[in-house]
Amino acid sequence: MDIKEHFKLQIDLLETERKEDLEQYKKLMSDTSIEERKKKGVCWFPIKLENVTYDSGDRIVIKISRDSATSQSHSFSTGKSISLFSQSGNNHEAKDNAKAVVNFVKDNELTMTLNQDDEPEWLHDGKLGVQLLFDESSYKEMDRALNICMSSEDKELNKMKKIILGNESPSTSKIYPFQLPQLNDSQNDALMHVLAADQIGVIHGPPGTGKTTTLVECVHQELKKKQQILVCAPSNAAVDLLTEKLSEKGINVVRLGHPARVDEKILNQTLDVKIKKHQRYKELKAIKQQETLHRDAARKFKRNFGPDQRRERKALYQEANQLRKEIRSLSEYISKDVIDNAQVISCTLVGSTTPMLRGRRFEVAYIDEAGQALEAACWIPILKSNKIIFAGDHQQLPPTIKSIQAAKKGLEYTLFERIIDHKNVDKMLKTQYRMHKDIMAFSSKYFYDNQLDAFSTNAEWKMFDDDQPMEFIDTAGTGYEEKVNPESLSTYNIEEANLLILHLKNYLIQLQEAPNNIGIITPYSAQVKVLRRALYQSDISDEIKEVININTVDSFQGQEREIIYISMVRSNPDGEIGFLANARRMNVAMTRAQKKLVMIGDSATITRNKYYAEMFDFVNEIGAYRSAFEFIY
Ligand SMILES: Nc1ncnc2c1ncn2[C@@H]1O[C@H](COP(=O)(O)OP(=O)(O)OP(=O)(O)O)[C@@H](O)[C@H]1O
Repeated sequence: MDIKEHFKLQIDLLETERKEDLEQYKKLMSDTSIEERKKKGVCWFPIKLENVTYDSGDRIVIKISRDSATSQSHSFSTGKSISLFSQSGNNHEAKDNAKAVVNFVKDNELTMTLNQDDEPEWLHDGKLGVQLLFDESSYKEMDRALNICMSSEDKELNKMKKIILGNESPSTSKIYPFQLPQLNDSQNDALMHVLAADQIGVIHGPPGTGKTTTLVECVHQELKKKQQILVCAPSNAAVDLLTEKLSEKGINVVRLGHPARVDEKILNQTLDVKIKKHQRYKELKAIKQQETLHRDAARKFKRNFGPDQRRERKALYQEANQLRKEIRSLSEYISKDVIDNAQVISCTLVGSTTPMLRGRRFEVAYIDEAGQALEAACWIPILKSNKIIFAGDHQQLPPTIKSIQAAKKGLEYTLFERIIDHKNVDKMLKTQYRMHKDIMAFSSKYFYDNQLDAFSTNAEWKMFDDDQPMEFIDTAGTGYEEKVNPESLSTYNIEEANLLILHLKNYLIQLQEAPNNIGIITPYSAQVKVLRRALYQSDISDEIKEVININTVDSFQGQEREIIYISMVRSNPDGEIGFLANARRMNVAMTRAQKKLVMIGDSATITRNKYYAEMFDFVNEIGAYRSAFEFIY
């Protein structure tokens, strides 16, 4: 492979993606009224200012809330860039706005950190709102990393590029082999592979095979020889999970960036909280108090005042600004000290560009959920590290890509998959701890070369003795037809949804104990709504309704439920299955189930696709086929 050409193509594909992403954002935002933006979930207005505080890094933290009665679903989430705006008096949104990053969103409350040092003057004037911004900075950072890779002549980096892109084989060092009793054979194998690797290693973790468990043990063992390890993942949620597991193992982890979980466990690992526990924090606090006194005194001046007061106010502000400089320098010292002493630094891939890690080099970095990471984002931590361990599964969800054109030209092909395709560094975990063996079997056959085994505890577990752990309910011939929502262009199938709820109701009657949790998964957002309505209108008890989640596949990644229903929706004479054709998505959906999996779909429509045709044969082989007619007449 021509390495320069490779990076050139990556830069082009990323730019195509950025443009498409921006285009879709503009469509969502421009020429739309606030009311329309609210409906689309990209704006909250009006909002109430709950409080304004400073975090330990002296950044302004603002908590707002919106009226729960008007709350609609929205796209605000941790780490997203937003704009806080005011529409009071003569102000207008375009002028009076401040950029911020979302810290947490919980129900109808949102906490954000402002990107500017001073409180906006209009902050207390009312008529406030927040709206989503386009995330240009991630693209910039990814583009920067690709450009460095393309043009750098650094020897070490050139070697790494050749190995990762398949032009050169990686090397390994001899290690004294050992087994950890808490790991199974394939997990121990993966551990040895990681410890022996000089440049790259791969932990391939099919669903429920203990990828996180293995990764944590690998980090723990590597820390016996290495001082500091960088652990990254594409999403905040994945970084938080790892942070939690690593710290449970007694490892000193510092989580950089915006933690997604409000959980104490993870908050204690954040840089902010670690700073508060630092020995020089008291000193920092004292300067902060002084600064607040000056600032408060300056703020006490009324709106109309003369030149003397103006001067006095200015002096107070200057003093406060001087103190804030001291705060900043002491904060920087404390942050650096906390980071220097951490065994593991955890952050998102793009988050590893933080100035706090500038100039820092790691002996080893881990990239978890690498099957979902854009190649460009992976190069960011690679540029900081001598050795890289990728963990993930390229047979589950791919990265989210907006431009179909860029995806087709290769943006969807992840580094993880590319390395696995070299076939010389892949270690796959093979014992799964989640599913009944029948639920696992098709996934194992189709995606993992029949190599998965179910662990003894879960291999035979069922909701009740005579239950059939997997069922496929075929709606072929029933006349149930898919429909398209003209606004969202999403597909739905009302009769299929009703049949699903009917089946669930009958199934619940057979259970002796109420299930702990149930998931209903469908690839289409319009069908999510239809199913929610059907469940709401059904006479299933409120207690059971409480433990049922209905959503699209993506929101179930990494999760599990005792019972999973899948509504496949597509039913048309042309065998059009659109989105459903993505077998990796269906693999994720089917492997969320622990004890019971019920799939409902139209075999006549879906089996024109190879994946579903094979699944259909499998369903027949294990006696899991049922016709919808058994339930409706
Ligand atoms: N060697 C082991 N022995 C017993 N239980 C294990 C072992 N490894 C993992 N498990 C259990 O299997 C379950 C799944 O483990 P883990 O969360 O590490 O899996 P994962 O592969 O990261 O899952 P996912 O499919 O969500 O990616 C957990 O309950 C874990 O305790």
